Amino acid sequence: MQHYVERDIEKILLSKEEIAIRVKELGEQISKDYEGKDLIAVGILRGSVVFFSDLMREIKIPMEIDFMAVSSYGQGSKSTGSVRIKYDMQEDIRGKHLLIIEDIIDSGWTLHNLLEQLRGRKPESIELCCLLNKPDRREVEVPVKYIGFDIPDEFVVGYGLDYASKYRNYEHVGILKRSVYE
Ligand SMILES: O=P(O)(O)OC[C@H]1O[C@H](OP(=O)(O)OP(=O)(O)O)[C@H](O)[C@@H]1O
Ligand SMILES: Nc1nc2[nH]cnc2c(=O)[nH]1
Repeated sequence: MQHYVERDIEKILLSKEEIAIRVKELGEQISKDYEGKDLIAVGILRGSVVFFSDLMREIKIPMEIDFMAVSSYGQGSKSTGSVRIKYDMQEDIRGKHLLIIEDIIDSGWTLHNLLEQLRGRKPESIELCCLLNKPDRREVEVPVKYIGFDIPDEFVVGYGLDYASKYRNYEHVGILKRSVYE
């Protein structure tokens, strides 16, 4: 039988109220940094959608938005792979200031490989913005300019992040009960 997502959550790691405060701060910082510049924010589907929709409304300068969907080759050992673009952005980014929006950075391989590809499209600049960062999991350095929260090496869901394609709609960021996996 279906039930409410709260029942599967062991612990709230970041409440929606804490997230909202931090997202507002990030929006203010980005607005200052890009004032007078031609900004395009590109969200990486699907995990970033909730963060993206909140963050874009905290950015107070005129800007464009677009989306991409990517997947890393070789789960588990992504180091040899590159990213496959499953859905590409529609806008031309040549000469624009590109800000990539992600939900989480884990090993770093997805963004490392994506950055390499996007540099070839000759944007004026590229910066990265992620809601969650797991520094303990990093396998490759990625230059992330805007980070919402550094979090421990726990598997989290909610606010866009999934487990088995579900729980993206949970309003906080939480840790799942073990019984859900077993
Ligand atoms: O730093 P990495 O180890 O490369 O991992 C981070 C990537 O993994 C997640 O995407 P996922 O493939 O789960 O897709 P989703 O956004 O559709 O959930 C996340 O959104 C990043 O894109
Ligand atoms: N949903 C989810 N995806 C991830 N990808 C890397 N780490 C995580 C995590 O903690 N949760």
